[in-house]
Amino acid sequence: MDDILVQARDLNRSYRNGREQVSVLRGLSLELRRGEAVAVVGPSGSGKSTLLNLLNGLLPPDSGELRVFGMDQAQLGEARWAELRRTRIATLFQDGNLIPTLTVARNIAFRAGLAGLQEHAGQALLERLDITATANRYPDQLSGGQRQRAALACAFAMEPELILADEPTGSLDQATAARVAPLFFDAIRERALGALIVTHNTELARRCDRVLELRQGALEPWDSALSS
Ligand SMILES: Nc1ncnc2c1ncn2[C@@H]1O[C@H](COP(=O)(O)OP(=O)(O)OP(=O)(O)O)[C@@H](O)[C@H]1O
Repeated sequence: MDDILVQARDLNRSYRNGREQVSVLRGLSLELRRGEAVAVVGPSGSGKSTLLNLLNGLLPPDSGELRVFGMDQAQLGEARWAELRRTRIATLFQDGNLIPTLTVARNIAFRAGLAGLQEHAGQALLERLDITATANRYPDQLSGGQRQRAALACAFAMEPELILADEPTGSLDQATAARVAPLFFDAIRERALGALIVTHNTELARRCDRVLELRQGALEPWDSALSS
């Protein structure tokens, strides 16, 4: 089995804003392996969400080479990307991405079902994340922190190989974040997942194997001395 989950070389991506062309990613390169957690830091507007959306196939690069699970993105059609997002790539957005008309338990079962899993560890995940009491509640009946933990449970229930997370502990208070973060990293290590975690939380970033900074459209090793 190939160890490299993501291989990006010289990726470029820009947006057209009216008559202006805004160049966001400029020659970005990245390699992410199984069992590795990589944090990406960078100021607002530096292109972190754009990068996540390139890696889960929601946006195509303008140029450059991107391989996910060894497959060239240029050869992957919409349907294949959708299948990867259902079965192998979990994306955790800041706002949780739970289905509002399903309870937490049903959200988890639904996500596991989409991934083709008959059985899932939903109840155990709820216990580990300390949100068993929310199982029969709808997303709008949860606090921001509970919603974020429920979204994490959904992501793990689909047993992905790659997790792309945008501030996975952003809605949690410090104490809860400190409790949830180890669960996140345990799951990554136990299951040898690859994780790319966009975060402003330096504690979370420091727990990762590597921290990269998105600066002027490319990733560079993060110099924490400059940021503290
Ligand atoms: N659909 C779009 N059309 C035009 N410009 C866009 C679009 N999406 C993003 N941009 C611009 O691209 C740049 C990068 O945006 P992106 O959302 O990737 O940054 P970010 O680092 O995730 O920011 P934040 O930390 O604030 O979420 C910004 O200048 C943004 O205004």
